[in-house]
Amino acid sequence: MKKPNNLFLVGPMGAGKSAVGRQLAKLLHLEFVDSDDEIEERTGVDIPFIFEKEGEEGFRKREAKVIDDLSQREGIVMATGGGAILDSQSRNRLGARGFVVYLYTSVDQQRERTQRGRERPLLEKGEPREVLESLMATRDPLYREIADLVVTTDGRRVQTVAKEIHSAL
Ligand SMILES: Nc1ncnc2c1ncn2[C@@H]1O[C@H](COP(=O)(O)OP(=O)(O)OP(=O)(O)O)[C@@H](O)[C@H]1O
Ligand SMILES: O=C(O)C1=C[C@@H](O)[C@@H](O)[C@H](O)C1
Ligand SMILES: [Mg+2]
Repeated sequence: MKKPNNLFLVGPMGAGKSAVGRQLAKLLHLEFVDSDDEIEERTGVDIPFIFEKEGEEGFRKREAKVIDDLSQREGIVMATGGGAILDSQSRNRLGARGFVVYLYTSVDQQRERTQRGRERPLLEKGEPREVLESLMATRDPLYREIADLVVTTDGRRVQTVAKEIHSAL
């Protein structure tokens, strides 16, 4: 694994960054952190509330700070938010401070895995499939730009994806 022994998961909503990250941290005996959870812990409110009060721009500022802080640690598996790679500084930091894995997931699967719950404010902005398509068009090249490894998650169990990444390291 690239120094300093960190693994960062990037990819769209429903890719399984949080679910796979948790399993992978166990396999690697590393600490698991999740940038979305860290933002909620620091603010004491949930992500939809931050979007409501500060807009996406306010959320992105908080996200960039959390990514900077967490990626400076050593020996972590970090699940990032789906849009964390929009910020060029965050992309540089993730690329420089750890091994980056892109969990490629088709829009069909993203849709299936994000149907429950209302914790993803961007999906409330329009027809979810169209939103996911449009986000992927912008973001897929950015995920690929910093990825050291691309793994497809479609039709595959969380544990299978985690084991594949583990074996590839
Ligand atoms: N490979 C998979 N197979 C089946 N279900 C999955 C898989 N990966 C994730 N899931 C399920 O899909 C849902 C979304 O996964 P998860 O929250 O890990 O995605 P995420 O990439 O962290 O998304 P976000 O960017 O919104 O945080 C969860 O219910 C999770 O259990
Ligand atoms: O794709 C996105 O932009 C987001 C994904 C989630 O992980 C959260 O970070 C938030 O809902 C925004
Ligand atoms: Mg997540």
